[in-house]
Amino acid sequence: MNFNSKRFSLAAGALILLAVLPMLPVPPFWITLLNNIGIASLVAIGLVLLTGVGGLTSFGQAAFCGFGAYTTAVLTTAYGISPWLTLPLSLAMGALIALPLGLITVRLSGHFLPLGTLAWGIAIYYLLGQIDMLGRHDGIAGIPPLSIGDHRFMSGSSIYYVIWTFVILTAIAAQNLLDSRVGRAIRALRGGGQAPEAFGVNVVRAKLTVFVLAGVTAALAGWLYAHMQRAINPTPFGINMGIEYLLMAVVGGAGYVWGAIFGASIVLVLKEVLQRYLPDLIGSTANFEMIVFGILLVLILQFARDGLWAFILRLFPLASARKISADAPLLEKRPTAPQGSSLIKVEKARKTFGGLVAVNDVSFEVTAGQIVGLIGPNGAGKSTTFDLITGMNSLTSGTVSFAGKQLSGRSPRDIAGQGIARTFQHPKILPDMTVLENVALGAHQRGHSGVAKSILRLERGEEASLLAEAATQLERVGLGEFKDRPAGDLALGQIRILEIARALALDPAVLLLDEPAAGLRLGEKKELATLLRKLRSEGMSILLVEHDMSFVMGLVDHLVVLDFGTLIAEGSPADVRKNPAVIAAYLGGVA
Ligand SMILES: Nc1ncnc2c1ncn2[C@@H]1O[C@H](COP(=O)(O)OP(=O)(O)OP(=O)(O)O)[C@@H](O)[C@H]1O
Repeated sequence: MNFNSKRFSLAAGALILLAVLPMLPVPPFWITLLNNIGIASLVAIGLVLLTGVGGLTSFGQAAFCGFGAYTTAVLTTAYGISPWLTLPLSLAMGALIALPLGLITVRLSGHFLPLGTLAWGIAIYYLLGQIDMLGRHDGIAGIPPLSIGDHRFMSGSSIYYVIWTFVILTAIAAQNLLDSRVGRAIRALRGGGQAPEAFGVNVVRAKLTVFVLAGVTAALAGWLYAHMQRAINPTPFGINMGIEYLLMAVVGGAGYVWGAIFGASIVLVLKEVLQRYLPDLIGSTANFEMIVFGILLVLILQFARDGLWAFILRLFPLASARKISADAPLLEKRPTAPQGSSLIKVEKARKTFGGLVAVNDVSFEVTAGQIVGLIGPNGAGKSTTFDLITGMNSLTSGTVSFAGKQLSGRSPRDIAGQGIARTFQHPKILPDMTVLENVALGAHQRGHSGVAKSILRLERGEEASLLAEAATQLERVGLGEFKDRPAGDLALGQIRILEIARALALDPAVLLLDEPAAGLRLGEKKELATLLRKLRSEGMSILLVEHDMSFVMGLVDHLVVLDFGTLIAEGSPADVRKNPAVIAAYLGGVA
């Protein structure tokens, strides 16, 4: 385990307290509250994955509790099916509804996504209240309690153990998931945009995965709620509860699984206290706790964005570094292209934006073992050409091929899979993840384990290989000593190198570097040039866009010069330096 001893003793203490609590002379009211906290924690854990980690805000999770609760309520009361048999069915119902809803919702961007979840959160609540079979607004009563043999979990203190067993198992499962290849892909969603696709992550699939998982944990909460209350109606599955669940995840710390339990505890205890004392204090029985919650949410977003769990973690910092297994099996490598063979071939590539011709029938080639520089003044079309090669932009006409295979029309993820890895002009790292994890993300496509294996920790062998590969690439670029640091701690020069290591983790045939020297100091530029030469000597082919002429001239084998979208010269740096068109257009006094 990754815990240091302080954290371990804290966790063990909390677990023992949780286990003995119902045996102590605690008022039943507190046990009921703890049961409610447990059930809410399950929804909040799903929201931590969805919102905190994946960056997809949902107000509609209470509706999924409703699907879980109503599924078991109908099946147990109308058809007499055992609650244990309805458990997988309730979870499947959560997944089944999350899938199409997710397919529509996760494609929404910006504020449309939370608005979308708000819309279905409200719609589903009203729908539940209109269906005769579900008892309309009166709901369904007479739901049987859970039982094992002759023992029926009727009392609050007996179902307490069932609820908290599920909570702890779900939290461990979520933690396992986050600490895996699939978890890294989900965490990469926060980076936003197409960047994760460029290092091989299927963004839509990662979003759907986390959406379905959040739906399933909420359905589990609903199933437990139905058998605890033994009567349900639509009220607890409405939008008010949806907002409250989101508040729990945010208060606890949207990115922390155990923070979900902490957040659920704080919100529900506070709600209880407010409901009890607020009416006496202000002389009215209206729902003023919602106002207090609103203020609390604003304060937390303002002053403690990482939530309150982050404060607790700071009191018990982790000391351990990530262990890299020396005997982890090596990942499969792609065969190296023969020196001098054609890799990237751009033929009559054209890109227009309205009336503007950004890339004007440009043709050039990158052959194996070369460093090719793509240069030109501002607005010459360099980045657009880069995007045409990597699939970030589509060609208006012309073709791009890689080792004889057409790339036109393929997705950035597919193109990465062919062996073309890229870095970005504005680095796209995940600052909260360690340097090692950022690099391991680059090896995403070289692993295959899915959600189930990750949750059950059956992918440890593959994970060890992925991390060992990331560590090897970090050593290769000279960042080995930083592997356990948060990537956000690195200086710009190191971040650019980190992006190169992440690209190398894909085991690429060609590296595409977008202005790798931009913003670097002279010493850093020299180190970068040394690294790129070393990579070339190891057989790596590189295409780079660069502004810094002295950096490019001393480094590349071949130069391609663009001006106003048109190729005006190409050849060796010495030839290009003498070319009058280039001198006029770009190099000027530098040449
Ligand atoms: N998405 C877009 N929509 C409209 N015009 C665009 C778009 N992307 C680029 N352009 C235009 O295409 C031309 C080429 O831009 P591009 O970014 O490829 O040039 P560049 O050589 O990379 O410049 P820089 O060195 O400043 O990054 C510019 O005139 C730019 O304004």
